[in-house]
Amino acid sequence: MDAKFRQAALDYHQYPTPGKVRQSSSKPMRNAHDLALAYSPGVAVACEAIASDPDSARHFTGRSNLVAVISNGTAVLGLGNIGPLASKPVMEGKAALFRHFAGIDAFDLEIDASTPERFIEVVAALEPTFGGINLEDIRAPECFVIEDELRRRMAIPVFHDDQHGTAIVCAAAVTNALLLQAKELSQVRLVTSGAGAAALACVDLLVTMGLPAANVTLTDIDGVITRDRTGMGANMARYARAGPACRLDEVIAGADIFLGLSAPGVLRAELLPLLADRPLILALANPEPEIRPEVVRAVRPDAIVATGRSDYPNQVNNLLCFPFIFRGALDIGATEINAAMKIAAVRALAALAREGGPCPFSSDYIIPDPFDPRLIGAISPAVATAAMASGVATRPIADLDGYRDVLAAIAQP
Ligand SMILES: NC(=O)C1=CN([C@@H]2O[C@H](COP(=O)(O)OP(=O)(O)OC[C@H]3O[C@@H](n4cnc5c(N)ncnc54)[C@H](OP(=O)(O)O)[C@@H]3O)[C@@H](O)[C@H]2O)C=CC1
Ligand SMILES: CC(=O)C(=O)O
Ligand SMILES: [Mg+2]
Repeated sequence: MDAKFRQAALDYHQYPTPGKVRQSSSKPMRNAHDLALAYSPGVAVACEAIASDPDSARHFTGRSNLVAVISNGTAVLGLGNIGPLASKPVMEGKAALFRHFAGIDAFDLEIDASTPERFIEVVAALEPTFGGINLEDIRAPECFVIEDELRRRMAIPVFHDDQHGTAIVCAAAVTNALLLQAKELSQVRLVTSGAGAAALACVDLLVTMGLPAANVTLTDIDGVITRDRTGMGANMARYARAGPACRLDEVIAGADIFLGLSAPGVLRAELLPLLADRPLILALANPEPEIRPEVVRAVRPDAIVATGRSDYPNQVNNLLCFPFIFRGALDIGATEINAAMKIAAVRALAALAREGGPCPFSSDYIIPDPFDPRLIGAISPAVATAAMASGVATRPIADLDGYRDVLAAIAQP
């Protein structure tokens, strides 16, 4: 990033008001009568109604359209463990994206908790406030324990975006890229750079969809994940390879898919010729990818390339998923976001790119653009329908066409 862009980013965050989100009142407060309704004595009526029927909170408060974006700042983008305060611009940003793209109210909570246990206690206590919990930028392996325990304890959707949001968008991109490349998921070989929250979830979802686990090689900062690694969780051990420790350079030959969810510049240009014909390169580290698309194009014009960034085509970023999956989940009162809902989101997202849109389906358009107004109308009803079919909807929607009309009004032009 050059100095001019860096200054523009700081100015954007600072002016005209510091930060990217603010709360506003949704009701008039013009006079004493409004105040009597909003506050004392009228507010007591709403409190009593909720005390006698907790479900009525969705009528008398903003809870059912309110999501918390929560982090402890331990794996912020690719910036590492920069702590909860420094993570705040990202979390405010995610909150703003919820509002902008899906009409969901969200605020960010950066929690200074040095242990998973403390983090879990704080978040679990927030259930009365929120309709859903979006966990963000929490490092592996703590993120797995945290999400599992919160899902167990809370009756509202708890979704670690870096795992599942990323996996959904990645799986849609892989589906479409392989279609263009005339390759089958069951036949391809995939090598990762990164074996953290995002990479493991992406691989897991692809394996659920038909990628043989035996065709996956995980690598991280210490090289290939081999069976003699100590301290591995079950979700990493599942992909650990036999054999001596080696580096990415030694296992990348013949790989059809490079899945980068790690750090800048890890995929060096001299490794590109080693990849299989027509490779798919997902260089998804933020803000700086594992390799820049222009470097790939110069060496491998047969490759399809995606990054997590907004300034290149094929933005494979969880932004394409999290606002819309929560929209669908909140609207039917889902108690969780389950596997069926995630697969429905993958299919809806992939289909949208194949239908065209601002660009024809091609190697530079394997995934829709984040500003595509069709996203909400395609993903949220698919997610809501899957939730209803899988028995996690507490408020099923009968009129899905009417629901689509409501969503169309939220979509940005
Ligand atoms: N495009 C998108 O939508 C998304 C992109 N990301 C990006 O993916 C990256 C990882 O995020 P996340 O999984 O949440 O973080 P984690 O901290 O959970 O995982 C990071 C992983 O990358 C590995 N790693 C770090 N540095 C290197 C390196 N130089 N070479 C190889 N591997 C390395 C780590 O290894 P070790 O543990 O040994 O340090 C770890 O396996 C970030 O850059 C993030 O911005 C994440 C989510 C969504
Ligand atoms: C996009 C995102 O969530 C990340 O890079 O962490
Ligand atoms: Mg993230």
